Amino acid sequence: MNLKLFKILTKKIKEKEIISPKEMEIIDNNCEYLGIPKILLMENAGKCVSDEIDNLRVELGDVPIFIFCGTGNNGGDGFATARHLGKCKVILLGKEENIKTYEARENFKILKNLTEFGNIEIKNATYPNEILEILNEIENLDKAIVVDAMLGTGIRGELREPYGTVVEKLNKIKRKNDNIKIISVDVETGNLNADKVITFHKRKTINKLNNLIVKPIGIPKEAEYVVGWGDLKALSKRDPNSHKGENGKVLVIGGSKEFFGAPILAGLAALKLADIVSIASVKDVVKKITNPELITYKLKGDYIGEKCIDKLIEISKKYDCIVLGNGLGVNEETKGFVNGFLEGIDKDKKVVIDADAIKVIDYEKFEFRENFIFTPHRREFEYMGVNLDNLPSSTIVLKGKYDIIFNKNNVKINKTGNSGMTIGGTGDILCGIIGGLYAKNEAFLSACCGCFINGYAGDLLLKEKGYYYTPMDIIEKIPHVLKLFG
Ligand SMILES: NC(=O)C1=CN([C@@H]2O[C@H](COP(=O)(O)OP(=O)(O)OC[C@H]3O[C@@H](n4cnc5c(N)ncnc54)[C@H](O)[C@@H]3O)[C@@H](O)[C@H]2O)[C@H](O)CC1
Ligand SMILES: [K+]
Repeated sequence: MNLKLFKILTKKIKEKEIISPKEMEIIDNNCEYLGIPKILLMENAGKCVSDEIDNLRVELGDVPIFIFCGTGNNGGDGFATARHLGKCKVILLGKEENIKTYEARENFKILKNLTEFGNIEIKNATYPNEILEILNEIENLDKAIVVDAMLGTGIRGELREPYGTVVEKLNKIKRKNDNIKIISVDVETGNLNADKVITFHKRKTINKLNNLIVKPIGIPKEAEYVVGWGDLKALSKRDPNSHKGENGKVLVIGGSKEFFGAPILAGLAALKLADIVSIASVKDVVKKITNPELITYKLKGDYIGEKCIDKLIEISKKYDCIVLGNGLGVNEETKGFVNGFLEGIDKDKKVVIDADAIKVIDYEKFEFRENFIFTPHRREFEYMGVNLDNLPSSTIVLKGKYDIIFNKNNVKINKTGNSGMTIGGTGDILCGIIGGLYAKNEAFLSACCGCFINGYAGDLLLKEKGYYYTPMDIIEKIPHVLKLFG
């Protein structure tokens, strides 16, 4: 069922044609998760750029080529381009030891092995006079091709030196002589007035130029759809100088006289990610909560009913994210509470809605808010009656062998996890993980990463213990998964 739904959704949800640098980074890293090494993508990128330059040389003739390279992977693309071109001058705008990544370093090393044969020349231009000497050389030429492999999707903020000087000077040279052709790799560096940009895989939101060529470099569609460690690497990082409460505050509202374990599992899972986690539940549940890290709110009665709405809406104001439904019970009391609470809660409050809460919502008149995340299993999903021709703004996680995570603009599939996770409680743990992430991240990313972390924890346990691990084992594994990929 889930794979069938996934295929339907990939047809219904329009594929993004323009993506942000952050989305590209997730795709890049998920390529690696799928077994495609970045250096392969860099090789293909270099080949694309050198092919484009060969076309340009047909028009311009055999003119000198200068490749300005930064210390990141954009520079790495420049090194690969140089090797494919065979004859050019590579200007590294920084020290070799500052080349940031393995892929770029490897390509630089190969270039160095070629320099003694005279076709490839490398200049380390770190100081202004070295850079100006090269720029003056270009300025005195009638024709030349300049490749901008300085900065790509890794650019942050205002252009720092020496890139500012290089861009300013190249623009000046370009204004004086249009036979100096400038080709930008992936993204124009700053406000460089490039003649053409060759961008990889998809146009980026930061591309300015219209004269842009999009080149495939071997990234499969699956890298856009499969949840991998690329999603985890995109999660907000914990600020080392942060204070208690700044890394997420989560309130779990659940439990009843029948079910006490569900909200506690959700709370303990959330506690691995957020730094303040509370549980609001009836007295039978609260008295079973012995973990001193979990703050509790004791509610009257055997079930959380309408009489608790105002109090819990008020308490919710102190939390970044609410996890609602675990062990609530399904009856008129909880039905009245859930519908009244979701209607009355602040419009922008982040809520993860699970299990019994899903079962008691009156969907006829329900508003699927963007800041709601639903985590149904198959039967609950069917009960929700989601209209696939009018997808909701809310994010929905359809759990299963393959988790399908979607909303009206996105769809992804998570394949971590195993049949050992059919034990009771894993759904509550998933909610807690998603709630803990959602406190500090946006909905779709939190839902994707929650599924990945929950399943990957189960996969680690399968290797260690076989199928006979417990929900508490999964909770204890959460930090290991984050440490592996976070
Ligand atoms: N997306 C793909 O499939 C592929 C992309 N490739 C290329 O990789 C770059 C992105 O590389 P990355 O290392 O993330 O960043 P950059 O090279 O763009 O720059 C990082 C480098 O620059 C410094 N820096 C950042 N901001 C500034 C600034 N404002 N001023 C000065 N310096 C800055 C930062 O400190 C880093 O050192 C992508 O564009 C593609 O070209 C892969 O090679 C192929 C696959
Ligand atoms: K560039």
